[in-house]
Amino acid sequence: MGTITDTFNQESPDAKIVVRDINRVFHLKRTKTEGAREFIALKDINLEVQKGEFLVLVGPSGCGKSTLLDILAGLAQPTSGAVYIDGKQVSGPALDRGIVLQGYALFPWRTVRQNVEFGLEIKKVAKVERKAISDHFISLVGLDGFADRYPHELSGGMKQRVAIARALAYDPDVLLMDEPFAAVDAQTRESLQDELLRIWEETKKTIVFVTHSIEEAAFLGDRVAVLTANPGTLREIVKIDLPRPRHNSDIRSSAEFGWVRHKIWELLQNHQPEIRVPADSRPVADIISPSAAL
Ligand SMILES: Nc1ncnc2c1ncn2[C@@H]1O[C@H](COP(=O)(O)OP(=O)(O)OP(=O)(O)O)[C@@H](O)[C@H]1O
Repeated sequence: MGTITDTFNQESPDAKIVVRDINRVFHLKRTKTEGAREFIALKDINLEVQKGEFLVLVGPSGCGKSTLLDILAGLAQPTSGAVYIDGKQVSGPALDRGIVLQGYALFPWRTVRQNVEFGLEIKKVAKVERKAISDHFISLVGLDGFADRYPHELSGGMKQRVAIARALAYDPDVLLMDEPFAAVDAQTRESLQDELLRIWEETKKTIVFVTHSIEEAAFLGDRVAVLTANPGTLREIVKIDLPRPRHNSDIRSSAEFGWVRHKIWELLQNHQPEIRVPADSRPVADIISPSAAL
């Protein structure tokens, strides 16, 4: 019997997700000024995500981050190439993958608890067990006392916590997150990032996280995959060697963090990264303008 490695050239035996030669082409309709044409949204994407790894995807608007995440989720099919999770080709959505999207996507007619229990109902978990599980995850995301509230009675940050609890509750191995914190204010965003890292350390999920924010990518990721647009290609994967645990630390203000952020920023500027020693001795974090966060 052939091994997984034989089948699709998996490089690492610990890979949870293997993305092989993914291309995604959209067929654009004819307009008044242009004939029908093809648009290459993703070109030759190859990637492996290790078990328990936190991988972040960054790139300019339109580079295909959401398209790639949808393919990982099984919500969209690649034009060519394939995704394998635990050696099995992804052919559609499944409960081994939890998805958290921007804009919460909660069911407005369900309470917090009913939202969190949704996947468990699909799995036909018994009511008593469902309650124990939802209690655990509602508490894990810091929403004790809010189980009976409806989404419209919650703040944006709280809704996002419910979405995370809902995705975690049915115990997927992989969590796919598409700009989950984009709609909340800066302070809430930092506390949700802290919360997510704490939960990740506790649950050991494999996470693929899409963001526009260099700061967020550097803070969260074990590695950051930088994509470029037109066509969407994988430019480079940056390994983030910042120490963990990072949550509830002041790592964001360290010089090392500034260097990491700068490196990702340079890659996004579409020229080769180079480590420049600043003329003065201030930490790079103090020199880079805030606009480095896209
Ligand atoms: N159904 C579609 N038909 C045609 N083109 C599409 C379709 N869906 C996406 N695209 C194009 O594919 C490219 C990638 O889109 P995608 O949403 O994946 O980018 P993104 O990196 O997530 O962007 P953003 O950061 O702005 O959310 C874009 O240029 C988009 O216009």
